[in-house]
Amino acid sequence: RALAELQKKNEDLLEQLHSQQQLQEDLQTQLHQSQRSCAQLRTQILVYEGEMARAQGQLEAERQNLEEEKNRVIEEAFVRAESEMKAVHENLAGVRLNLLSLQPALRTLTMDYNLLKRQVQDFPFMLDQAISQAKQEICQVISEVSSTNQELLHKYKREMELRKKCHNELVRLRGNIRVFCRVRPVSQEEEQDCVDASSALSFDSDDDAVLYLSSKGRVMRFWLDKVFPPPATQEEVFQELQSLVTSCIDGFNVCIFAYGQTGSGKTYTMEGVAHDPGINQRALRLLFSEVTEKAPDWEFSISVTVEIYNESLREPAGRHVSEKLDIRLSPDGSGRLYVPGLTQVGVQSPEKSSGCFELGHMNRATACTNLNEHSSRSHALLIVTVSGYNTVTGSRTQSAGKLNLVDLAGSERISRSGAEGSRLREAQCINKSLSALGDVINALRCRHAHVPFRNSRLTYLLQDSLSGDSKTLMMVQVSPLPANLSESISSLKFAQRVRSVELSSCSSTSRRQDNSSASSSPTHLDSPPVTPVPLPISRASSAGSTLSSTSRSSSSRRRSQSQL
Ligand SMILES: Nc1ncnc2c1ncn2[C@@H]1O[C@H](COP(=O)(O)OP(=O)(O)OP(=O)(O)O)[C@@H](O)[C@H]1O
Repeated sequence: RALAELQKKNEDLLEQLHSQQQLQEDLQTQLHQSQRSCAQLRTQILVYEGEMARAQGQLEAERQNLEEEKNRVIEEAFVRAESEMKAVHENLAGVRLNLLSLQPALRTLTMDYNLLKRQVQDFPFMLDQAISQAKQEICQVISEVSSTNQELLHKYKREMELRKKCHNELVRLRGNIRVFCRVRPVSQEEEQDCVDASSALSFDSDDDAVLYLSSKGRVMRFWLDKVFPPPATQEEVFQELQSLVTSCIDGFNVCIFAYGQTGSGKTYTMEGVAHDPGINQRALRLLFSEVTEKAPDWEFSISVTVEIYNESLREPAGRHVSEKLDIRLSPDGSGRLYVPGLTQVGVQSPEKSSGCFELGHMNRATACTNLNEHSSRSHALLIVTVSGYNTVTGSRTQSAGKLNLVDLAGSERISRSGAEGSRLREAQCINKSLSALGDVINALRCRHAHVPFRNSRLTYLLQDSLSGDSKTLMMVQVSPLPANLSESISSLKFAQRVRSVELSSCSSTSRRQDNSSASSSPTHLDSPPVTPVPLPISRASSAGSTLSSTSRSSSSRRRSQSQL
């Protein structure tokens, strides 16, 4: 046991020795590792030390460079500072020199300043003196200007009167009623239908107031105030009558009416077409431009179209087209006629009036007759009133000028128009008012004491423009076709009779008589015409006899015109 125990102890010791050996080996391995690490560290330290030495060398070189740079910059700055210092010294010397030279200028300025100061102190007094002197001079000039102004105003008024007188005299010499004739061109369709369409009419190249008509081998000569051949433009036509239009600015009553058979071009002349307007629009434009140009303070108003249809008045621009309108004497005692209830539409520019034209045109009663596809079966009236106030003279036009622009219905015989039934009645009414117009013209021409203005609404409404100082222009429209020759002859004969009428005080007397009775019985208009003379006017007066009388009056008129 003891041996076993010893053996056991020996084994334990051996085991311990073994483990001690194992441990020693481990420690040795660790030692080796540590030694290796140490060797590595030492190598690194050596590397670092080498790098440190290299960096130190670089730093040293850098420091030396910087030191050299610093010294160089300091030297440069020193040199620059020295040169700048030198320049400053030079400047200073210059400034000192300037200062020395400025001192006398400063002394002068101080003296000037003192002088100005004294002047400023004296200025209010001098200003007062100058103002009072200027006031005196201005007052003197104003009084001189105002006396010159008065004189000019006086002269201006006199000139205005003179101009008006001259204009009236001119119109009087030309005749208060002037008659123009316009021959419309042959249309393409008519040219195809009729080869020698225009051969029935001819013109005098030396005299624009003569028209020749050849019928059945006979040549008839008609004298008028002006004849427009087919090529005449709307502008040319308007140029001839624009002085008449402008005279309504002076307060005159002017009437321009187109007369002639259906399809002879009345509507074309008065209304025109969209791209080439007729007298109506051109007259409005002219009035607007005249009024605007002459004085901006002219007040003007433009009334609506009135249509006479079947001898009743209608207002195409109004809403109640079917409503009948009456004609009354104006209650202001001016002797003017007016239509109660008729809307006076104030128009500020010609463009604004175009709507009125269109409405009136649309409402105008037209229907197809045998003669003209777009025949108008009513008379169309456009009434324009212009009243002016002159701020320079403070005067107002004595009365508002009235311009009646009338497109009469066709004047052909009823039998030719092929009208039946209601159309026939309409045609009869149209003829009634046209025949009443013929009566009025006849009475004026023969200077009858009584002029039957009230025989139709048309003549009643035109009464203002067909009497007294009024100016009337009849545009007789003629068709160039041989088929319409007899109607053309009738129209031209009527035109010649109209041309021989003179609107005089006699007729204005009769107008006054007519008006006075009208005021007592305004309903008289509804009675039938007293002497319904159907148009065209009787052929009793031959073309030859008319020729001699009119040519005489025409030549004497021309002499008077040239004298004027
Ligand atoms: N000077 C002209 N130049 C060109 N065409 C014209 C001229 N005159 C008339 N016309 C043409 O002739 C035709 C008939 O003219 P317009 O309707 O004016 O006749 P009107 O006399 O007014 O007829 P109505 O009495 O039936 O109304 C229209 O087509 C119109 O354009």
